[in-house]
Amino acid sequence: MIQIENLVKRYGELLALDHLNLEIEEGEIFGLLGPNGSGKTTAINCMLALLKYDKGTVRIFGEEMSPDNYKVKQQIGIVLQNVAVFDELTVYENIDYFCGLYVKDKKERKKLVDEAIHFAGLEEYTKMRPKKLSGGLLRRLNIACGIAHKPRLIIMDEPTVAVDPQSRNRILEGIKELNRQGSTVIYTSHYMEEVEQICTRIAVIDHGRSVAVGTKEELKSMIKTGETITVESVALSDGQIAAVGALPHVFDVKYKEQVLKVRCTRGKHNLMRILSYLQEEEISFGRVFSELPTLNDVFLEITGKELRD
Ligand SMILES: Nc1ncnc2c1ncn2[C@@H]1O[C@H](COP(=O)(O)OP(=O)(O)OP(=O)(O)O)[C@@H](O)[C@H]1O
Repeated sequence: MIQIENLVKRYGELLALDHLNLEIEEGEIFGLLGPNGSGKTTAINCMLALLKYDKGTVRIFGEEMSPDNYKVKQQIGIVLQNVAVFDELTVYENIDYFCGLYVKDKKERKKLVDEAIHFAGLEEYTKMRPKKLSGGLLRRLNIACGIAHKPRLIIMDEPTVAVDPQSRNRILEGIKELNRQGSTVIYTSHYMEEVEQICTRIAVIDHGRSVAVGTKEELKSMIKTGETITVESVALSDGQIAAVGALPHVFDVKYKEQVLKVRCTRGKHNLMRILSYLQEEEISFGRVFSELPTLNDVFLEITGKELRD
C-alpha cells in the first residue's frame, strides 16, 4: 500500500532522513518507533509531500505521491503533532468542517461527525470552543477532525504526547477500532508501550534510518537479551560485579546506586544462578525481579543507546 524507497532529507548540514526504506501493507497498524529527533515527523511530512526531499520515492496506493495528488490525499486522514483547529468554531463545527472537505452529503456527514464525536469521547463538549478545552480534549478534537471521514489511510504523528492517561487509553483503543473498521494506520511514537499495545508491525527508527522492522515478537527474537534481572539494594565490590558478569548466559552487567541489572541470553535458571551466587557470598539484597525483553532492549542492542532520553 505504501512504498518508501531510499528517502533522503537534509536540513542544511543535518541529514534527517538517511536512505529510509519502508513498506506498509493494507490493514496494518504500522508503528514508527524512535527517540525524539530520529526523523519520524520528517518522514511523515515527506510521505505526505508536505515537505520537499532530496532523494528517493514515495508511492501510496500504487501512485507516486506529489503535492497536488489530491486523489491520494483525499483518502488520507492526518493527525499531526500541532493541533490545527479553528478557534472560532465549536467542537461540532470543527469536526463538521474537516469532514465536509471530503463528504458533501449532509446526512452521511452528520452520521460520520456523530461517530467521530463518540470515538473521541467529546459528547459533552460539542458546543464548546477549542480554547475552553483541556490539553487532552484538544488533542482528541484534533484526532476527531482528522479521522471523521473514515479515510483508507490514517497517519498519526505522536497523538498522545502531553495527554492524560485516560485520554491516551481512549485514543489507543480508538485507533484499534478504526483499524478494525478498515483503515490502515501509520503511528509514530517514542513510547514503546504504546507501540507494543497497538501496532501489528514496527519499524525502529534511528538517525533517519529504519534499523529493524518486524512484529514486536520478531524484533525481540532478533536480539541477544532473553531476560533482564534486577537486584535492588545490594552492596557489591568490583570483584563481585565481575563474578556476576562471568556467570553462564550473562552478557552485560550494570551497577549503579546499589541496583544491579544483569542482562542474560535465553537460558534456564538465570535468576537462580545469580541468587545462589549472592547467597554463597553472604550478600544481602532487597527486591529482585526478572523482565522479558522490551522494545527498549531491541533499540539498545541495535543502536547502543536507550530509547528514552
Ligand atoms: N525545519 C527544520 N530545520 C532544521 N532541522 C530540523 C527541522 N525539522 C527537524 N529538524 C531536525 O531533524 C531531525 C529529525 O527531526 P524530526 O522532528 O523529524 O524527528 P522526530 O523523530 O519526529 O522527533 P520529535 O518526536 O521530537 O518530533 C532532528 O535532528 C531535528 O532537530
